[in-house]
Parts: sequence; structure tokens; C-alpha cells
Amino acid sequence: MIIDPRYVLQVSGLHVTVNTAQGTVPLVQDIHFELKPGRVLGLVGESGSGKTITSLSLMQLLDRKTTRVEGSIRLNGRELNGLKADTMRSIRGKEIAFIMQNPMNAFTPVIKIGDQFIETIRTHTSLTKKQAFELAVTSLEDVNLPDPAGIMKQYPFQLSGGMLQRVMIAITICLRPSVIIADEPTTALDVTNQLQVLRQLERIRSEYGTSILLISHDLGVISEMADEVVVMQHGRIVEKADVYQLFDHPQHEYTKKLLNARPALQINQPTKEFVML
Ligand SMILES: Nc1ncnc2c1ncn2[C@@H]1O[C@H](COP(=O)(O)OP(=O)(O)OP(=O)(O)O)[C@@H](O)[C@H]1O
Repeated sequence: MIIDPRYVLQVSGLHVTVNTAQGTVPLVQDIHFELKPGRVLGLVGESGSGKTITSLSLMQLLDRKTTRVEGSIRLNGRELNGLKADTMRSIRGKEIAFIMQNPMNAFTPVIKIGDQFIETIRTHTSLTKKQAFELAVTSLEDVNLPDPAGIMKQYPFQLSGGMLQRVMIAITICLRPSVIIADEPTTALDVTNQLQVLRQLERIRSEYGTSILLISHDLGVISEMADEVVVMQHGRIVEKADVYQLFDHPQHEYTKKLLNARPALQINQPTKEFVML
């Protein structure tokens, strides 16, 4: 495979299979896409089309005992597929980060937010505890959370889902990864919190040049945020296009069906409020 410096992430020939009692089952097949610096690539498709499996395989987070990942995943030219778990741990968070749908799953319930935040920073940097605390507080301010020092002393369950999602974004951005994979980052949130989270992602992209792989079933969010879009069905990519091209001139029948199925209200509402904020 030729390494192209125009891309931060190059995924090529990605196949994922899982071992089941019935034998080996393919989950995603023949996935190819690229992510350019400072751009947002939207990944859409109905439930079960393979979006989460794709993102977990990029992060090398699938169970290595039961699943097999083939193909190439190059992050800034470096092959991630097959890296040792330890090496991958040092890359995850620092160079490629994951924002998941349910932020509660990202935190250990019995450890205070501040301790988890500081530990993540110190795992990837040589900062002292005090410096890491200061960086964490600045990062929480950055995502417009009130009373960051107070939040540092709280346990995850003491925060709302929207606040926790923004804490996760704060942790993600303070390490300035070159790629963020956001898997349905707003699905579990109410409209106000959805808009806050989308604004933060947009700010990270424009201020730090972070590339974002945005997985969403919400085509309103995708049309607002993405530069390019990949459409998945039954574990395969059926269409890949510039966002305007995809929405104005969808080529594949499945894409046309997805676009026709979107509720008119949902696509207009967030767009309007998003622009106003
Ligand atoms: N461990 C597993 N064993 C068998 N099948 C699996 C396993 N993990 C996932 N699958 C199947 O792989 C397919 C893709 O799942 P995936 O979670 O990637 O879909 P998705 O597009 O992210 O859906 P959603 O939008 O609902 O999150 C699904 O049919 C799912 O049932």
C-alpha cells in the first residue's frame, strides 16, 4: 500500500470476522476510506450495518480471541493492525481517540472524575500531578462546563449524561489526538446537549485541525458536520461521496432509501439551532 501524506488515516481492505458456534462469520468486508487532516468523514447506515465494528477495529478494541481483523489501518503512515496491545494503549487517547455513545461506559464509577482525568493525562505525558490538574481544569473550561474544580471532585454518576459527554470530550481534546472517532456522540443526549457537543467537535476540528470520523444515524447531524460521507449496508460500503453530492445526487438505491426515510422535522430543527448558537 502506498502511504499518502495527504491522509491522516488510511483504511484499506479491512475485513472483520467473528468466530461463532456456527463457524466464522464476516462482520465487515472490503472497507476502504481515507481521512484528511482537519476534515470530518461521516459514517452512516442502518442499525447493524457495521459502523461500530468498523470503529472498534480501527481502535484495535475488538476481542482478539474471538474476532479477526484483516487489512490495513494506517494512522499518520503507521500500521495499527496487529500492533501489540501495549503499543496500542500508548497510541489510543494520544493519537487516536474514541468518543462513545454512552459516556458512562467510559468512566470507572467508583473513581472521581478528577482522578480519572489526571491519570489519563499522566499516562500520555510527563506532566506532574499539579500540572495535569491545571490542564484538566483548563480543558473542562474549554468545553464550557461550569465549576471545573468542583467537577473534578465528583463521581461520574453525579453528572448528567450531557455533562459527562463533555467531560469525555475535554479529556479527548487535551491530548490533541490527530484523529477522533465519535460513535453516535449525541444519540443519548437531549437537543440542547446535542448542540453543545456538536459545537465542541466543530471547534476541535477548526482550532486544532483534528480529523473526525463521525458515526451517526442522524442525517441532519451528518449534513451539518461532515465533509464527506461513507454509507454502509450489511457490513460493506455501498457509497462514498462528498456531502453535497451525496445529499443532492445519491447514487446507490440504499442511500436514496436512507435519505427518503429521514424525518423532515429532525433534519431542519438541529440545523437551525446549530447555526444560531
Ligand atoms: N460478537 C459478535 N458476534 C456475532 N455478531 C456480532 C458480534 N458483534 C457484532 N455482531 C454483528 O455485527 C453486525 C454489525 O454490528 P455493528 O454494531 O457494527 O452495527 P452498527 O452499524 O454500529 O449498528 P448500530 O447503529 O445499531 O450501533 C450486527 O449484525 C451485529 O449483530
